Amino acid sequence: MAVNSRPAQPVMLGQNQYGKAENRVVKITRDGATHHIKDLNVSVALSGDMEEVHYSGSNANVLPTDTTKNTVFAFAKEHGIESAEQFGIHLARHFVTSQEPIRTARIRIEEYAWERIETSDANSRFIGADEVKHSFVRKGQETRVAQITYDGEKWEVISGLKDLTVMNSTNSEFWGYVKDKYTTLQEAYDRILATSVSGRWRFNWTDDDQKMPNWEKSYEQVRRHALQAFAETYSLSLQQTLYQMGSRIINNRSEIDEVRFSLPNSHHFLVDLEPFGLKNDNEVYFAADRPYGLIEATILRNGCEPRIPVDLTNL
Ligand SMILES: O=c1[nH]c(=O)c2[nH]c(=O)[nH]c2[nH]1
Repeated sequence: MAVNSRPAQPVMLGQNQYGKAENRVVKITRDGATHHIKDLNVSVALSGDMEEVHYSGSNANVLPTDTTKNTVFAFAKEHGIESAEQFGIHLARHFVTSQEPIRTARIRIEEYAWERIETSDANSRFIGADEVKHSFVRKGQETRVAQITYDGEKWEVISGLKDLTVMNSTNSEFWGYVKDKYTTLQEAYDRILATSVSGRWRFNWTDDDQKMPNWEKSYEQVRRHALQAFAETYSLSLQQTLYQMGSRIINNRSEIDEVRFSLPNSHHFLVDLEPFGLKNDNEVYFAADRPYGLIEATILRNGCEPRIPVDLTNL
């Protein structure tokens, strides 16, 4: 299509900027068995001599937003991510000094903090440490929920949590699955396993004459068992990890008869850095927010009835 000339109108272009917003870059640094995570949401906004692209559609001064995205991921490998500030400085300097028409680069970064999951006593004896070196829980409190139902005779108490975000930077595989003509997924022998845990558990306390559980202690212990099972399971699928989390709760908490988990599989894709002459040795990932796998199941004490609704979003 023809490039139009500047319109002869009493109109002019005001402030403008462009770039790729919300690049979700996850960098794993592997120091032997001890892994470190940097998890950033990086937004690039560039401005400068950009009148022509608006007036005539000439892209001669336009560094594609796609390139700004690639630069974020390539810089995670080339320069590492020491801090959000340092990373942003590298990027901003690069855009302004490497492209004549770009006068200003604004890099906005959100950083998500992670802390290590403490191990269970049995496992810490086994690995000789009180933390799993590749298992993390995102900082910031999850939301605790509870539903209490009473019909004048019987009680039903269901407790739970949502938005408890966890990640294993190794010890997760996924292979041996069914393949049909639509299957493109590559088998994975060392992948990131990340999820935002939503769980509910039902107490077997049903009447006033029965000893009431210590609700606070119970919550802390269920949370701990779920986290430790996540950290300590060598996972062949998120389904298997889910079952381990639920069964550990049932096995350790006699006050609970039923657990249901809804676990989104938050996919982390290795970024192809080959086009930039860089090798991605399981270090730089793109954290996709959707679509996500959604793995859900109930784990029951033998002989107990399932009562927790299948759809946890309504609970
Ligand atoms: O742990 C997983 N379970 C699946 O059922 C599945 N399906 C898929 O594409 N990736 C995964 N990962």
